Amino acid sequence: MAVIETLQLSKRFGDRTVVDQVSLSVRGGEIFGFLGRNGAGKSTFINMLTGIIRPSSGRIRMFGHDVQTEDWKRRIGVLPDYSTFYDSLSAADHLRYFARVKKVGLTHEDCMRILDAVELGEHAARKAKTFSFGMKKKLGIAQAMVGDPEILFLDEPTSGVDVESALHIQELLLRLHQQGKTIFMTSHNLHEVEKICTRIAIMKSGKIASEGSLTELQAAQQAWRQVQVRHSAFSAEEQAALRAFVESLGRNIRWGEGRFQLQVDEEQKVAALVRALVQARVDIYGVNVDVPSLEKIFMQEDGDV
Ligand SMILES: Nc1ncnc2c1ncn2[C@@H]1O[C@H](COP(=O)(O)OP(=O)(O)OP(=O)(O)O)[C@@H](O)[C@H]1O
Repeated sequence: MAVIETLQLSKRFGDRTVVDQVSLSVRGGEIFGFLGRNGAGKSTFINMLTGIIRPSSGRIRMFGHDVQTEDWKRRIGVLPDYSTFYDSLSAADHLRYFARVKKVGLTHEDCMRILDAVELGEHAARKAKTFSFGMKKKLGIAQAMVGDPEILFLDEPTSGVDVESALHIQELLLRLHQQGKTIFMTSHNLHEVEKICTRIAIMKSGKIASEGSLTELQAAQQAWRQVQVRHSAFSAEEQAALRAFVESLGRNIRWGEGRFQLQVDEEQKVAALVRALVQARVDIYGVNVDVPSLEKIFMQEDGDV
């Protein structure tokens, strides 16, 4: 079921359209990666979804209801593109204060569990003004988790944190996903998105340029895949037929001793190739298929604005 839906959602600043009639649907339990180059409109889109700014036109439905008619804010958690903290409050004070503003309960145990989840447990009593940028980012994620929300909107949850902490945050997001939470996140770290996101949308100049699972995006790109096969010798009687079959499947074929490589334009051809080799009783020692990376898809989709 779709827990987030936008219909023709637009935002204009003056005469500039920054989000342009975006219709998007996110199912419950997804980790949805929202990509796009700087200025594409990602934060503006998230800020509309989370009620930080008002849309110029279009509709937002969350949990199956128009956001105007449903008190949805208690059911979501938000890490905005920039968070502000109060110098005089400790990390734990921030969560308690935030729980009061959000009108949700927060026991001491809840507070410590959340801070531990973002590796700030031992800094619970420290004032946020003494925190590094990365620690503040983690505190922002902790705030988003207050009230155990069903959807987390996270604007660049790992930017500016060290490599180890980024891995830790990714593991946290995967754990929340396993608990059934929906996560809508932006990131410029394509490797991270490839690793944890179940679905991806690429925004370009305020519109969705492409959307789908990584496999769907790869398939849609129809890039030629480089296939390398290592195998036992072909029998004399099979040799000509096998070579002819391989040559009918793809292009740029290179034959070597016990190995060959070619480029195919769809995955089914890799399956057909393996079937033919198995039927000809050829032992396959290795098949390597290079599929287009998210980076390649992103560069292709994003292109020049
Ligand atoms: N309040 C505002 N008034 C005028 N223009 C704005 C405002 N907020 C954002 N913009 C413009 O809207 C465009 C999209 O900005 P947005 O922050 O949504 O991009 P983004 O995709 O999140 O970029 P980044 O990856 O750098 O965070 C930018 O050109 C930005 O300058």
